[in-house]
Amino acid sequence: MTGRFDLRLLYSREDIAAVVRALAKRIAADYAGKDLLVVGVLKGAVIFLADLIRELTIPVEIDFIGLSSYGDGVTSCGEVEVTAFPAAPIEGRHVLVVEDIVDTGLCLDALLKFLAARSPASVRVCALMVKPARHRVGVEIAYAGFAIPDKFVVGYGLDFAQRYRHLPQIYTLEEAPVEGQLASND
Ligand SMILES: O=P(O)(O)OC[C@H]1O[C@H](OP(=O)(O)OP(=O)(O)O)[C@H](O)[C@@H]1O
Ligand code: HPA
Ligand SMILES: [Mg+2]
Repeated sequence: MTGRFDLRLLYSREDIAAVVRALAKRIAADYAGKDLLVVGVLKGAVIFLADLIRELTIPVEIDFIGLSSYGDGVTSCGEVEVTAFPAAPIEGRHVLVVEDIVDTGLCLDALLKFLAARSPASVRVCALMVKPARHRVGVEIAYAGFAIPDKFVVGYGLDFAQRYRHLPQIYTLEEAPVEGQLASND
């Protein structure tokens, strides 16, 4: 990335709301009558989780785990750090992991290992976005929202160097043309 970039709208509020509603409907049907612990991955998944649980028609407990691998960049450093541990007991519970995005899959892979070591009754993943072209490890995502192209996205919880999380819509981060450089079709 050069120093300058533009934001281009990828998903509007309406697009997001429709996908969140559809995911919630499937989750509520699958977990009806079960004790469900929803674990959101900090910080990016906070906005998605807040919207998702309000569309669920079943009671759930929520908790969070802090994971970080991107720092201020657009590529995963490959080393996943646990920055905050969930307080809720995991053993014997049905756990639904809520992620904003599965990119390389490295964060999720580490998280699934963390959870498996705590003997849950079951673990499934709900991700608002997946980037299939960039997956480096195989992870099963039971509830996937948008399959997106290989672009860095921001907004609706997702950041670039901690910026843009507050935006209500989702944008791709596009490199701005360098001043004085002609576009290729000029
Ligand atoms: O599939 P991966 O390549 O592992 O990337 C996905 C993870 O990266 C982002 O977290 P980040 O490390 O940026 O932390 P943040 O949520 O606090 O921004 C995102 O929120 C996912 O948790
Ligand atoms: O495209 C992305 N945007 C923001 N954070 C991310 N973490 C992994 N991929 C992304
Ligand atoms: Mg981030």
